Amino acid sequence: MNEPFRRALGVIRTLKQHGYEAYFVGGSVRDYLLNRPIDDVDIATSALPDEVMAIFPKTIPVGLKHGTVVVLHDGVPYEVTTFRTEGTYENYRRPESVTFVRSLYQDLERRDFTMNAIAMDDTGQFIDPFDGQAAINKRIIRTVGKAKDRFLEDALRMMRAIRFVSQLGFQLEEGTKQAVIEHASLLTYISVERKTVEFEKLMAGPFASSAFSLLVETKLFAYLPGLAEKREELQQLSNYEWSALTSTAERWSFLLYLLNIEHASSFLRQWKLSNRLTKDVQAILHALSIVRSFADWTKETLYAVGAAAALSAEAIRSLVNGEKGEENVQALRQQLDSLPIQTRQDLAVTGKDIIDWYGGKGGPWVEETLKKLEQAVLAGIVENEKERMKAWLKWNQTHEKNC
Ligand SMILES: Nc1ccn([C@@H]2O[C@H](COP(=O)(O)OP(=O)(O)OP(=O)(O)O)[C@@H](O)[C@H]2O)c(=O)n1
Ligand SMILES: [Mg+2]
Repeated sequence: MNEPFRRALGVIRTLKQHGYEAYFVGGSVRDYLLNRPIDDVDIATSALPDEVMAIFPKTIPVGLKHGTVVVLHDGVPYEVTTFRTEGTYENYRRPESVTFVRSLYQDLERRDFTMNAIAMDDTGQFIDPFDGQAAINKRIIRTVGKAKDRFLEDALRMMRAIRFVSQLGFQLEEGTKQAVIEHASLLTYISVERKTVEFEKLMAGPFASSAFSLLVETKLFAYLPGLAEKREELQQLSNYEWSALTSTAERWSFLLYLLNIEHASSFLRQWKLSNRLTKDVQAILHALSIVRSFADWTKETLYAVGAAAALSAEAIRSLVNGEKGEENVQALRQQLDSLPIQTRQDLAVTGKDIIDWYGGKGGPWVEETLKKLEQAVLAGIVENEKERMKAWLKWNQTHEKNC
């Protein structure tokens, strides 16, 4: 057992001392068996939420309807969820309420994939009634029980299957894959927000190219915002090494670029991305529209699009052109570092300085003067130093008048 589990042992042991069963479950146990880094350690217990809250001094009732209580233990929050089945399903979504049960088996039985249905007790023993460990060893993703039933319960699981392919490089077991093909249209019932979470994880996985092939093969793509008409282009996505991209904004930008999405903002709105992310993607797409080759970067274009957008655009441009992205990005970083200023904030003179120098009221002339200074500093005509810029402006004005 490794550190994240050991730190949480107190929670499991306390529950057991009070006569309840408690186990580690879900993604953390799977990732532990895979030697992957573990982020959240989830705990399942036979204790009801009220009972959990009565035992621990510090709890937060985050999802009582689903049986989840957060227990703070040594300053770390743990989700402790009562064994449950998901009872009746409406519209192929996870239900509003759940049925609590007292057996671990029933809890594991309602989970999506066998690799996610393994429990581990406080001694490090695995309880694995659906052969999840064998699936992990064979590197296959297989539903617990009938795939159809699991997908009717929660259609998002079909996307989860493919995002796990992207993250783990596993194969979809044939029956599971056939069931995705048959039930792809159920994805219609799933909220955009949940699809977006899965899609972003899918794009970020080291095996994203296989995942894109599967999205096309299973026709799941047809039920994703703005992608229904993009079959051919999506197939192309599987030819690229997505791991060359390093941020969510970069990945969305690459997607939009390769899919030839004309109206970026309405496409991104359909996916309900945050304003921040949308702006970042638009900045990268704008930068991409300026450069066709590395030679296109000039001091002026770099300054105009900004460092972050330029570096992302270069990573994408290199990937599309089959060039060595890391080298190009590194070279561009050096080019950026050698700029006298990278943003307006770097300019040693502010609008206020200009008003102080010339007196009078603010107005468009202040912005014009700042622009003039920016260009001169960028071009290396004047140093980014207050007094020098002041002198240069003065000289420039008399010179202009004399002309
Ligand atoms: N639609 C879903 C979502 C989750 N689960 C179960 O709940 C666990 C925890 O869910 P979640 O944290 O969403 O997924 P993880 O498998 O932990 O994956 P990740 O590492 O991305 O968190 C899963 O392992 C699985 O057992 C499920 O059966 N059906
Ligand atoms: Mg998880």
